[in-house]
Amino acid sequence: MSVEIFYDDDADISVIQGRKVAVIGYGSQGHAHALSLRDSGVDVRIGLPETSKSRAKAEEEGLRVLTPAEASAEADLIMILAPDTAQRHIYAKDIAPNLNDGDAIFFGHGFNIRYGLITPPSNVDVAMVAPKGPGHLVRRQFVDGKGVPCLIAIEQDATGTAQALALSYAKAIGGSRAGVIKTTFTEETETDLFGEQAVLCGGASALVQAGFEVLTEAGYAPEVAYFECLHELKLIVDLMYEGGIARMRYSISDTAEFGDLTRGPRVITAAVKEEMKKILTEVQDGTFAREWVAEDDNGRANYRKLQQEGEAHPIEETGKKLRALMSWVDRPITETA
Ligand SMILES: NC(=O)C1=CN([C@@H]2O[C@H](COP(=O)(O)OP(=O)(O)OC[C@H]3O[C@@H](n4cnc5c(N)ncnc54)[C@H](OP(=O)(O)O)[C@@H]3O)[C@@H](O)[C@H]2O)C=CC1
Ligand SMILES: CC[C@](O)(C(C)=O)C(=O)O
Ligand SMILES: [Mg+2]
Ligand SMILES: [Mg+2]
Repeated sequence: MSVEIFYDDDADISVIQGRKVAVIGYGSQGHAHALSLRDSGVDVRIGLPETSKSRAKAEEEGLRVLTPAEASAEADLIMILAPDTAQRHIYAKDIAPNLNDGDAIFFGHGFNIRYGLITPPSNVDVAMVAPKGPGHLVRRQFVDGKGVPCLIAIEQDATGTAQALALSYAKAIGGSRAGVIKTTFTEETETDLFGEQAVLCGGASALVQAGFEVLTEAGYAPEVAYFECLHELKLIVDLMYEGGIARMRYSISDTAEFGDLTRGPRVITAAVKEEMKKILTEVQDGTFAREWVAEDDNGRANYRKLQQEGEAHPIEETGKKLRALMSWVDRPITETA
């Protein structure tokens, strides 16, 4: 099935420029959307609790910071970019009481709508603009004149103009420079969760750590193992990004390519693919969502323990030392670009 892809010429920036936008949250995605909306001539305000750590960062950028309730009351488009597990509470307390006919509620990911955690009233537009990339790079690409592709979805079109609004929003954050695909909340949520768990974050991190462990446990230098399994991965993936797996295979040696073709399937075996299918099923049937919401409701103890174990992995210490010697690599993530 082919999809329609929208580019800058398909989106009218004046649509979003005519709205009052509240961005709730000023983290990875929130800062990127807010700053790029502002740079695109949009009237934007930030909604954050009085106690939020993010307030100072937004204020340093000259953004107007209100409470989530005040920002929602003032705005006619509310983009919710707080953590997924917090969104239903913010919605109930701060957003729902401040919704008017024809307002729009926007999401950067479909979790809360897909799993029925938020049910907006029928008199508002409900849409999604989900960048397919980390927020700090969404902002960096925008500043560099590039863009991160976005998915848009319309859950509810109360005004009849929700798609034009979502496209216009995506243009204002640079998404339509790269391409905007129209999808559904269900497709975005399930593919995004699967991708981050099995491939992009979970799969890639586990692969890198396992490769590093195998080499260091066999007595090779951690620095050599780090360069081989982590640092060079970016350079290899850059080639895939530019020209697919074929371009990467064109650039590597034939020795590497023969090893890739014969050994790769021994690492990612049929059993691994079966596990990936189980992970997808847990996403589709809501098992993962229930586990994550319960983990958050119970104070995130297991999450923190796993985070600490990851931070204590020897590859982190080795990497920190080596990256400090490469000024162009250890580029700090900032709230501007
Ligand atoms: N990270 C990413 O690149 C991507 C994220 N998304 C989606 O974007 C959304 C936001 O994720 P992400 O940017 O990672 O979030 P972050 O954790 O980076 O930032 C969350 C922000 O929300 C604020 N916040 C926390 N609680 C509240 C509250 N009660 N009211 C208002 N603001 C609050 C935090 O403030 P404080 O500083 O006080 O904690 C922080 O500024 C999620 O739906 C996520 O799935 C989609 C694509 C990619
Ligand atoms: C890959 C992780 C992601 O889905 C993203 C940056 O797109 C996220 O939720 O952060
Ligand atoms: Mg994603
Ligand atoms: Mg995600």
